[in-house]
Amino acid sequence: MPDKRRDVISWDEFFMRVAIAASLRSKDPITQVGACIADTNHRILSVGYNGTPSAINDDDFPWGSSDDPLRDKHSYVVHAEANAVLNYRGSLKDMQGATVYVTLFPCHECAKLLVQAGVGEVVYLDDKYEGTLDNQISRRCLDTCGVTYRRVAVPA
Ligand SMILES: Nc1nc(=O)n([C@H]2C[C@H](O)[C@@H](COP(=O)(O)O)O2)cc1CO
Ligand SMILES: [Zn+2]
Repeated sequence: MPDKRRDVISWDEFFMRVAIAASLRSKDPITQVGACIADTNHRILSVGYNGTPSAINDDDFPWGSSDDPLRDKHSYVVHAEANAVLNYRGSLKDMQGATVYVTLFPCHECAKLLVQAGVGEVVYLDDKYEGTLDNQISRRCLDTCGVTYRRVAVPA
């Protein structure tokens, strides 16, 4: 009788790999972000990636950065975490205490959104904006509202 496999990937690695897979759908030429929300029973509730509203035709929006807000991608892109929350078709009650796996640390707008959705934990891969004002506001929001966060690495 063969013994069971023991070297399976962890839940952290599994959900982060789902988030990474979602990021591969992003049309952003510079920064592709993916998010996966898992509930306290290790069930995936939703996934999302950064994209323009509705995504019917994402050629209608700019994909570059510009000093002109009308021509700047940041004015239009819906962040991966926001899309993951919005893509969920069930009751937000299911999101209480859930964990968001995201490939980039949430901005302060997403931090507020995640708090309001009832998320309990953020697990992230990269934090390229660490130390910026936005990042500090985001951390303050999560800290004050009792949402924990931790960084994980995923083997190549
Ligand atoms: N956590 C995040 N989730 C996201 O979906 N994004 C998106 C918004 C933009 O499409 C892109 C960041 O723009 P930039 O770093 O290339 O200029 O990533 C950005 C962050 C950063 O906080
Ligand atoms: Zn955001």
